[in-house]
This record gives sequence, structure tokens and C-alpha cells, in this order.
Amino acid sequence: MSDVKIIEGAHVVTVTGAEHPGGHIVVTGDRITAVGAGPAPAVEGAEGAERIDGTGCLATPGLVNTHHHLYQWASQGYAPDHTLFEWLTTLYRPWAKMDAEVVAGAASAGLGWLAKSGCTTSTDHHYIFPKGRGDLFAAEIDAAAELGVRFHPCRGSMDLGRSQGGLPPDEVVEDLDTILAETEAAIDRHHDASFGSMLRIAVAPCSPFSVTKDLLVRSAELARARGVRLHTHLAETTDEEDYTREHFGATPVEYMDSLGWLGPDVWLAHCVHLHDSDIARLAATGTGTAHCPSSNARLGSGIARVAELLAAGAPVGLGVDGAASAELVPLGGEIKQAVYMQRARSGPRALTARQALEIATIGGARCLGREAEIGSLEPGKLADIALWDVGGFHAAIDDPVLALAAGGTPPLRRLLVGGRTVVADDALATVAQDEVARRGAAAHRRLMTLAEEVL
Ligand SMILES: Nc1nc2[nH]c(O)nc2c(=O)[nH]1
Repeated sequence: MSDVKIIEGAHVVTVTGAEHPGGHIVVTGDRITAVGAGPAPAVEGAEGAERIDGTGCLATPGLVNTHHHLYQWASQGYAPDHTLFEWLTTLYRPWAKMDAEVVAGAASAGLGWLAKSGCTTSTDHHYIFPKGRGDLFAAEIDAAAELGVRFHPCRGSMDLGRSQGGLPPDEVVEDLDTILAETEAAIDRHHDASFGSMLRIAVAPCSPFSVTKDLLVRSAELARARGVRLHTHLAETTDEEDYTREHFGATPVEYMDSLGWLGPDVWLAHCVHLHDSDIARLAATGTGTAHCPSSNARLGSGIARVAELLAAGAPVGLGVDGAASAELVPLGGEIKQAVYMQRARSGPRALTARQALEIATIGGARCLGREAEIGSLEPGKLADIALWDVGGFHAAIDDPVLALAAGGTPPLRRLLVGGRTVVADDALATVAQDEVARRGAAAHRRLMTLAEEVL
């Protein structure tokens, strides 16, 4: 049987190069082997190839989600009118009751939801590990493998409880030695650095107000010794900046800079409250930002200075953040949210539809250190491709990129991850969609039952 797929007739947006209205993409195995204008050329293996009609479709690279907390699928709708600190202090205790079954169901639903909105690669930041409740990290890794999306789970951590001046209650934090040992074990067990990897681990202490200086320094040493990336939350709210100024006499970015935490191997979630000097440092060091516009709006955190970060040359990717701070947000929809929020802050030329698509694709790939593999449609890259059906209601917009970026998330005719079909005709193809949704609802009910006495 041929392992060739040929997409023809779509408006192909390569992102890093030309756009081809009525163009083609040829996929052989897990790689893109040809991209261009008009019908596909004669290729080896074309006989018996699967031919995918792209008429009325927009073909883009698969979207990259650079920040998430999958377990939060199980706690959506809580603390709905709260600041980040109020929201966290409401939810830390119920989250401390989760077990591997909750994480498995939440991850299955959360990743399925992401795939249905064009996501082919996702990170996750999991930072609460209640003792004796199963292997939570493995549970989400299994969910991603079952669905067939590329996964970058970040082994998160918190070691600064309230009694030591942190925000989280003492019962949800771990001790430093356990964190480092478990993080290293996760790298040993799961990390695959090879080209085309489906699974890479990152080291991810949670945030300046929930981890010690020691943990930040030791985490950076561990990550660099093992050649994996570093991730954390940073500069999300003015409350956080008040905290770092009071405790460390520095802005969040200055604080992390002083600990060796800026660099091309680091990406930071949110970065809403940046000073000009912070932006210059992020750009100079090649530090990435995971921009999560809906979550920042839901929590009233503010609007990130994305246009300025891009102008300075800093890597910026897109993220949905956890579903508890941005309920049921589709990654494709965050493209529109990013455009609209930049424009609400800085006028109609602040961010174009194509710039937002770049953030969602090659920008995310840069944040994850994978720009040689994913994020654009080029021969030799992995065949992670979203084929958006912009021929229905969206067809009233002439520019298909604008239809995606301004018209709301169109249905997916196809989503390929490494050449494998993960979504077909707007439904999950590798797992039963109804079952995945059912698992997500069951995870929610289970967490609420486990957490009854603290909610
Ligand atoms: N949006 C979020 N910000 C956070 N900061 C922190 O320490 N935890 C979180 C989180 O879960 N979501």
C-alpha cells in the first residue's frame, strides 16, 4: 500500500515562503515531499496514493500550542470573576485531590478538543503531584499517544508553600529533592530528542511566587545538563510584579535573568506585563513567549505586548492555557483573539491575520526549538498539516487566511500529524470522539467528588 497522500486544489500557506492559491502538497510517510502551485507533479508512489480534495480549503501548517494545563479541564467554570491569585487560591486545594484517572480523562478531552481546532503539537504544564494518586505524568502522555499528537509535557513543580511566603498552601507543594529526582526520572523515561519526535520533556517550575530561588537555579542546571528546555509562568499579572519587587527587588524578567533563566532554550507563559527593558532582554536572549490571549482576558490580567515583542525579534507562540482559566478555548480561535486584542490595545495595524498565523505555527515551533521540523509547509519537514474548510459560511470572505483569522474557527476537512490522519471531516479519527468527550465530563465529576470537602 502506498504511504503517499496528495492534497490538491487548496489555498496553501507555507508560512515561511510563498502562498499558492489552488496549490498542492505531497506527503510521503511522515514528511512533506513537495509543495507548490497547481496540481501535484508526478511523484513516486502516486499510484495508490490517497488523494485529498482541497477545493474550498485553506492548508496551513498544524498549529502549535505552547502553553496548557490539561488537568484543568476537570475544574472549568470555577472562580469565574476572580484575579489570577484569587483563582489559584480557590483551586489549589481541589486540584490537590486529583489522581491519574482525573488526569487521563482531562488530557484525553483537552487534547481531542485541541486537535479539532487544528493543533498538531501541544505542550502541557503539569505542576501538582499529590502523593499516592498514581502516575499523573504518564497518564497525560498516554492520552497524547492514543490520539496521535506531538506532545511536549513539562514536568512542573512548586516548592514554596504559604508558610514560607509562597501563594500555594503547604499541602500542594513538593520538596526540592523529590522534584529534581522525579523530573530527571521523567526525562530518562520519556524524552525523545530525535527528529520527528512525538514526545519531548521540559523542566518547568511553576511561577516566581510558588517556587524557591534554589529550585529555579537547580532546574536550569538540570535542564541544561540534559539538553531539554525550560518553561515557567512569568509576568502574568501586576500582583506577580508586586511580589517580585517586594521579595527580590526586581521585575519578574529581571529576577529570572539574574538566575540564568533567559535564553534560546527557555519559553515563558504569558509575559503580559513587560517593561521596554524586559522586551529588549527577551529579544536579545532569544527567550520565547507563550501568548495566551483568552486566559489573560478571562482573568483580567491584561493584554500582552505581542506587537512589540515581534518587532524586537523575540520568539512568540500561541497558547490556550488551562481550560479552567479559558473555558473550551479552541486553538484556532486564539488566532482571532490574538489579532483582536492587539488591535484593541494598539489600533487596527497592530497585528495582521498572517502575523497571527505565523505566531500559531512557526512562532510556536521556535519556542519549542523545533523550527527545523514543524511550523511551516516545506519539503523535508514533518507532515503536520491542517486543511481548513473555508468553502461553507467562510466562503463569503475572499481571503482564506482572513477567513481563518477573523471569521472564527472553520471546520477541519483534515488534520495530519506526521502524515497520519488525526481529524477527518471535522471529527477525531484516531479515537472515538464521543468517548473522549465522555471521559472529559467523567474526569470533571470525579475531581468534584474527590474535592467535595474543599470546594
Ligand atoms: N494562567 C495560569 N497562571 C498560573 N500561574 C501559576 O502559578 N499557575 C497558573 C495556572 O495554573 N494558570
